Amino acid sequence: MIARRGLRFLRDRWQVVLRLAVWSLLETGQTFLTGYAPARALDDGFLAGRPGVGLAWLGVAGAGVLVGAFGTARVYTAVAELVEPLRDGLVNRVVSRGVREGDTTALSGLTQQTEIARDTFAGLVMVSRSFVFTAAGALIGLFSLAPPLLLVVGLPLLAGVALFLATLRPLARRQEAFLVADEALAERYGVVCPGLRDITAAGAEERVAADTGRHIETERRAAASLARWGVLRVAALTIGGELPIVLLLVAAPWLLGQGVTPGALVGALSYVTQSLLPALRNLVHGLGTSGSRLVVVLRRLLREDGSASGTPTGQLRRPADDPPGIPALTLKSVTFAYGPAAAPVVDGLDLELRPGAHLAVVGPSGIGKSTLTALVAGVLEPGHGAIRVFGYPVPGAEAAGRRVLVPQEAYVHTGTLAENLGLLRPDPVPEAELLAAAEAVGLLPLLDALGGPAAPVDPAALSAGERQLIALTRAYLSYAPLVLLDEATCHLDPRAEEHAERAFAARPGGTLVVVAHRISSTRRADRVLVMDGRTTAYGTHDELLDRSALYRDLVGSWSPAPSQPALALGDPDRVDAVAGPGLAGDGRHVVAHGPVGQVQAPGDLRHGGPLGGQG
Ligand SMILES: Nc1ncnc2c1ncn2[C@@H]1O[C@H](COP(=O)(O)OP(=O)(O)OP(=O)(O)O)[C@@H](O)[C@H]1O
Repeated sequence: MIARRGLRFLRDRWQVVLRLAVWSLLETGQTFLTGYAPARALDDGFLAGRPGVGLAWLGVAGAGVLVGAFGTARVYTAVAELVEPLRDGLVNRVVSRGVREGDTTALSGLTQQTEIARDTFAGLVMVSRSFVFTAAGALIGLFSLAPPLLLVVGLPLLAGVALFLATLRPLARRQEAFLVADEALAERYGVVCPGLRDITAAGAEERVAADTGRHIETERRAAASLARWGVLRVAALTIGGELPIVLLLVAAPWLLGQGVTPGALVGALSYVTQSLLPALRNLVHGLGTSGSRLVVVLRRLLREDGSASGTPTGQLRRPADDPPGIPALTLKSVTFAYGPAAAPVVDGLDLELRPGAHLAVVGPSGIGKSTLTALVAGVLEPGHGAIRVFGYPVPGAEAAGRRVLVPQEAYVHTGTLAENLGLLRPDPVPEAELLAAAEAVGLLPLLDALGGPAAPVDPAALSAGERQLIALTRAYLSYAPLVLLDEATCHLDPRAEEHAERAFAARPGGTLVVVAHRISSTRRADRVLVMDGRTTAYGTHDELLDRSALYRDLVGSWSPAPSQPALALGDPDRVDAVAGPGLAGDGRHVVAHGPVGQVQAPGDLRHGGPLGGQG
């Protein structure tokens, strides 16, 4: 699959490949002279008593090096023309996927993988091309000097290369198995190490040690298998590159008897030691290790992307209309913790949103609001319970196509503004629709300042707020009916934030969940979910003022009394201006897990998680 895509990639760029081949021919010429010139220098010059001729041939070899270096410099330019489109294509896919999945935190890791893919691909092109053209130059040279030399050097070289090629596929498989085992072990450490105290406290040391030991054993076995196949690679190098040296020395008397001149023998040794052995070594190390790493990285980067032509995935297509009456979002007893021994961040949460609902989520900093949106977006998976978006299970392609998450850190990539805004759509967005969305969200002034939809965007030149406006308009233009804004307006001023939020609330058929950066967001929402550690309170703004001490505190901090000068600092409207549990005074909060859209008297409230308090 990867190989086929690779061939198609090269075929589409045949002109660059041709240019690469033409410049590489100069290297072939240089290699030819590496053995041929010293042979002639000896036979026709120094050994024939004509040192001037000998020196002239050595001069020709020197000139060959200069011409070869000129060719190599051009080769680098041609390789860049091959490699950069590969990187751009991969970055495009990775960014689209990251933005689509709302998991922009993963983008840095994925971007790093595209860099690995680019560098490895460049290295592979260099070593495989160099081997082919060097081998051609050396074999032609050997034949020109004396055909029997071709026999002595060429046969082991062929055998070595054949052995190496035969090990490529099994080696790639073992390399992948090793990388997967290594990552699984690293992930395991990531879970176990921060929880060591809890593991000891719970007396789970033996179980955790046994489980971690299994991961270590899997990696050990993968490493041993990889090493065994690595031995074959060394054997290939020995047979193809080092055996010819021994054979040339052992067969020297026979070769001289066959009419091979001493100069030709020296020339043959020069071919093997100066050209063939280094080129083969680079090929074996380059293709053997980097090649399998490239396959692994490409497989990951290209996962889910239907084809190299960039066919839109399910997440980009307009989802089919859902039957009326299906809730936009359902959470049933959802529990999530960042590790087996860690305390749950979300604990037994029930929630239901009807289509068109507008929910604000508030709570102190670090209480779990982003975790909740990441769960709904399918970026995290609950330990217990179930999440459904328009009836479809999360995670899942159908659910993913019906929601879009806009995180706090907006992702904007180089390209035109229109490309950035249409990232979540399969086809270019009609300009009228794009302008209407920009106006609705509040992007129009920036769009005009940048020079319109076709203007190029430099992400580094934009402010954080401008990047957020682009990300918001992109989400607005997506087909996803459920929009999750996780403090996605935090870099906007309150008026711009209100403008954007109202646009999303009025989006036809749209359901909106806003993790509020400012408490003013709650006044615009139909319902508010107050998160407070393992308890939650839920209702309208007025109901919660009545029932939730934490909510009163949060709202109080938004409208500070003159006696609270600290709250006048910074942005007093910010929700997390009040931090930490225990601010509620009575220490108890209403736990309401009732469906949004059904106004509930306090008596109707269902109690959710095991630790749910009551109002
Ligand atoms: N990847 C992670 N691994 C372990 N713990 C995490 C991880 N991400 C978040 N947490 C912890 O989970 C808790 C909830 O974090 P979360 O980001 O969901 O809170 P939040 O309410 O959105 O905070 P804020 O308002 O500051 O953005 C915090 O204690 C945080 O430290």
